[in-house]
Amino acid sequence: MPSHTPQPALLSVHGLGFSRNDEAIFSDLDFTVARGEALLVQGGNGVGKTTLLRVLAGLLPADSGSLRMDDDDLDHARRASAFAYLGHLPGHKGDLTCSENLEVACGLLGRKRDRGIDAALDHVGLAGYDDQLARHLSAGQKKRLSLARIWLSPAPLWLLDEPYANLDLDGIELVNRLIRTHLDDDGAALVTTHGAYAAPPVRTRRLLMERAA
Ligand SMILES: Nc1ncnc2c1ncn2[C@@H]1O[C@H](COP(=O)(O)OP(=O)(O)OP(=O)(O)O)[C@@H](O)[C@H]1O
Repeated sequence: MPSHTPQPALLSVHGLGFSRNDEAIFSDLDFTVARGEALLVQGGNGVGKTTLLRVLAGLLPADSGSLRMDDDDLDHARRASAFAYLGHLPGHKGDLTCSENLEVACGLLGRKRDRGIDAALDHVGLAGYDDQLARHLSAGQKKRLSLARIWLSPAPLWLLDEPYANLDLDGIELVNRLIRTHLDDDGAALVTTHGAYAAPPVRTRRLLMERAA
């Protein structure tokens, strides 16, 4: 275990619960994530990892619980600037080019200082694809375009749902590099994984989810 100075939590989650059709997907979930740290959200198929990230991102309403960021209440309005969410679906407009998609995302969500769209495409291995329509990208290239959006985001906490899916070995190393740089830059990440394959080689803790009783 590497030694490190404990940091105050970037995100504190207390008593979080979510149900569907009166059936609990998870309940009474407590955890924290500190700056410079990745929390690996693990568990088998269907335990609620994606649901948890969608609740945190504000895409689904929690039944109960509270979220605090840097010890302040995290209301709905603040979430858009607090979290950068990478879901299973790429979330691009297929009829826009790669550059246009990133411009729209930056227009909506802001852009990290000193980062530009060409540099983002270059960073994720999509240099030269700026004028390519998003719908003409391969599955792995779509994931890379989503990663470019995350890299451009000014949000301190990345919510990454199965970020390694559809990526080749170079892409897996890219995800690890992006996470490592983000953590070095005082950011944090929640990363869902089945635990069967890649995990970022950074300071990590685990949140093991199990099917609600
Ligand atoms: N839109 C939906 N409507 C109804 N039930 C859903 C919906 N989405 C997910 N579920 C159910 O909620 C539960 C949690 O799903 P979730 O996608 O969060 O699991 P997961 O841990 O991410 O799974 P996986 O590892 O397979 O991606 C599952 O039982 C799933 O069937």
